[in-house]
Amino acid sequence: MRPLLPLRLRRAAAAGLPRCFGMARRGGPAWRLSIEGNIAVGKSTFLRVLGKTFPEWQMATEPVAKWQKVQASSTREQTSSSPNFGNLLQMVYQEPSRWSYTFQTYSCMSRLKAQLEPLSEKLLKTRDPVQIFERSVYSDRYIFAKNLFELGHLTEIEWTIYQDLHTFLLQEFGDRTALHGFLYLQATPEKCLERLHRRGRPEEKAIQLEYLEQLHTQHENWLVKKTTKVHFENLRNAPVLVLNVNHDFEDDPAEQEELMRKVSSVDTSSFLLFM
Ligand SMILES: Nc1ncnc2c1ncn2[C@@H]1O[C@H](COP(=O)(O)OP(=O)(O)OP(=O)(O)O)[C@@H](O)[C@H]1O
Ligand SMILES: Nc1nc(=O)c2ncn([C@H]3C[C@H](O)[C@@H](CO)O3)c2[nH]1
Repeated sequence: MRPLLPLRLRRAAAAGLPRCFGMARRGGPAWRLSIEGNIAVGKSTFLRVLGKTFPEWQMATEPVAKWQKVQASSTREQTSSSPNFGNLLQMVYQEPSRWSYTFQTYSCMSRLKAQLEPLSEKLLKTRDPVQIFERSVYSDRYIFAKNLFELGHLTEIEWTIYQDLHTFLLQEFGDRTALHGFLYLQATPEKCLERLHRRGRPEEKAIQLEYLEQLHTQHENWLVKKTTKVHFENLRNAPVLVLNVNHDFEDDPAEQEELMRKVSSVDTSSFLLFM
């Protein structure tokens, strides 16, 4: 059964909520959205355009640098010279069966931390606060971990423990990790491979088209066809804005403007149903 809307939100809805981003919503919590999409589809690039268009929004980029240089979490005594335990991103690509479980545990934890970050001072002063995350605890499970399990890189027992942990953490943190919707950047796997080669991240050198095709299918199943079994009530019907980014918008202001127009016209009143 769908949970009832909190009283505060039902009152807001009854009072006639603003329908889109950019229309003032006084004193409410932030809208929380995640940008999803295949490897190298252009999420970071899109995020930069979003940041320029909506400078008041709070953006959380994917913590790739942390995965490339795993360090003990900082304490007051630690300095920048604290030991580096290795490049986990490289390790998972080189030896997926050995490192997938470790990677997914770590990536899930780092995404969880990002989703639990408090609102910045700047955002707290904003009339219509929006938080954007680059990927989420949900893509961690329903895209990457699921795919690695289906490829045989996570064993049955690792997949079971990962899912158990994921469900437990998300249930414990409840609304604090909930998202209102997703922006799905969609492009062909061929286009992603082309961009991946252009970017030239050393760890990704050996990625083949087939892997991007598998991840593309996982995205389509979860966010478009909705055939992926999800385990969180508020996720099941969360709104998804699909943005076709096959076109090279990086140096095309008109295309960027069109994408931003689509984002700013998102009907935020639909989000209230999924809180
Ligand atoms: N729409 C676009 N048009 C042209 N080039 C693009 C576009 N989007 C991204 N690129 C280029 O493609 C490469 C990958 O983009 P980006 O780093 O934004 O991908 P990403 O989705 O954030 O990757 P990852 O999945 O690894 O986090 C970069 O070299 C970027 O300059
Ligand atoms: N195995 C695995 N699980 C994840 O949850 C995950 N999230 C991102 N990535 C890889 C994709 C890019 O190479 C690079 C930056 O997105 O990191 C992941 N790899």
